[in-house]
Amino acid sequence: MAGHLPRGAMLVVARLTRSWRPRYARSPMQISNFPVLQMHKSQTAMRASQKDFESAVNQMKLLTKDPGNEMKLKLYALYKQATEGPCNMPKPGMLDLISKAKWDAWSALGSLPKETAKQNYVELVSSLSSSASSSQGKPDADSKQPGYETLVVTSENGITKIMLNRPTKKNAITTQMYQEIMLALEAAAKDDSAITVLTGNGDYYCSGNDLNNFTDIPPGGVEEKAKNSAILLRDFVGCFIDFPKPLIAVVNGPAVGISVTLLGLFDIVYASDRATFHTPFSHLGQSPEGCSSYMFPKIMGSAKAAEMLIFGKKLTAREACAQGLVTEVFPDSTFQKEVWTRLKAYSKLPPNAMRISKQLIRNVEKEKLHAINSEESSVLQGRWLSDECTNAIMNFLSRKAKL
Ligand SMILES: CCCCC/C=C/CC(=O)SCCNC(=O)CCNC(=O)[C@H](O)C(C)(C)COP(=O)(O)OP(=O)(O)OC[C@H]1O[C@@H](n2cnc3c(N)ncnc32)[C@H](O)[C@@H]1OP(=O)(O)O
Repeated sequence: MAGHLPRGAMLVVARLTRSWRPRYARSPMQISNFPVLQMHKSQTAMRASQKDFESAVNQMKLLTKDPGNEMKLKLYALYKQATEGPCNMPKPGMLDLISKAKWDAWSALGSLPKETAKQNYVELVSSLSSSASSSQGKPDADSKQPGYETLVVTSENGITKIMLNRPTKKNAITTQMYQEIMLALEAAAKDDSAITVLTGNGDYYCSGNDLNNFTDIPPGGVEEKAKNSAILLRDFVGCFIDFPKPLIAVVNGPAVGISVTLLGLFDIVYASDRATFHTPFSHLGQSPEGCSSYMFPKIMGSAKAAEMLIFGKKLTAREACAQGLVTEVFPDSTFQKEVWTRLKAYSKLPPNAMRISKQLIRNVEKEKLHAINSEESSVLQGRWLSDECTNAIMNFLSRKAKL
């Protein structure tokens, strides 16, 4: 919660709990009686109908374990988005902290379509039921994997899904999140799943590096910070270079910075037609990473790559598809359903054959990619110490500049 909500909201969300008393004191948890809540996450994504939505809403009323304030705010926001569409309320005053926390959560969903909000709501309730039944000691193949604070990681039907889970911050990647993604990839590389998927929760896929990462300066000063960040970046991108199984990006909304550059290292990129692709490195006084200085010219030709990486041209999903960065674009209204139906079919292909084919393709230039990654990280280390970069980040943090 601490990193996800304004401080004022943190102080008062506890008050939300009062009007949301858990019923565990009154009756035992009956989640297992509700089939919709036992469905696997991808199944719910594919099938979320009005009936599923209503069942999930009813189930929330019976939930006996308090899911926590952050989860309640997420559920509130998705419910409002699903039933009323984008936030249409005037922003509450600063002192009305509870209403402000709720307003923030709802408005953070931006223009997320009602249908997607409905599906996400059903998925979220489903994930609550998974962890609830696990905590009751029941076997649960669909359980959310524990130990992640910034991600939701699930494994089912041969698919490990890693979902970036800071929707109120547009899934900006914090230092902790870089670490957790590396851990999740490491685990996914070894688990039983055939394919691995990276996606985002909320209206954004990811807004790139969390610019607040640069404000946490260690005793060794900014030079040490830049050095540590370059090591973290190199290790992080290295995990994508080395990932041994088919890796698929499900780009549910706009993507910025490192979340775009990394796409060149994925095997498939499916995008909603709401997604955009933006690498504003020059605007930020920075330079490309994620092996994009090599992969983007290779994928789209040097002129188109330069337009993105040097001049920060933002592409629509269809433009990114025409240039080969995106595999296929889907209408946002059917995005989740179509993509997960496709992925479920792919996940049934012989896993060893898929893994071997992927490695044949990747091994040709793995060494080269590692060398490019090291070079890009080292160049960025210098950039982070430049006035151009410092000023751009200060401008964002003092809210003078946005993309
Ligand atoms: C180990 C280090 C490795 C480093 C690797 C380097 C990578 C390079 C990059 O990734 S460069 C890209 C960096 N990203 C950005 O510059 C994006 C900055 N964000 C924005 O411009 C906007 O927030 C937006 C266009 C993404 C969305 O605008 P919108 O108006 O729709 O929403 P808000 O601005 O109100 O955003 C909601 C809250 O989310 C916070 N936030 C969004 N993105 C980031 C971010 N990248 N870093 C930090 N915080 C971010 C935003 O500040 C709002 O928070 P608030 O509600 O507390 O105000």
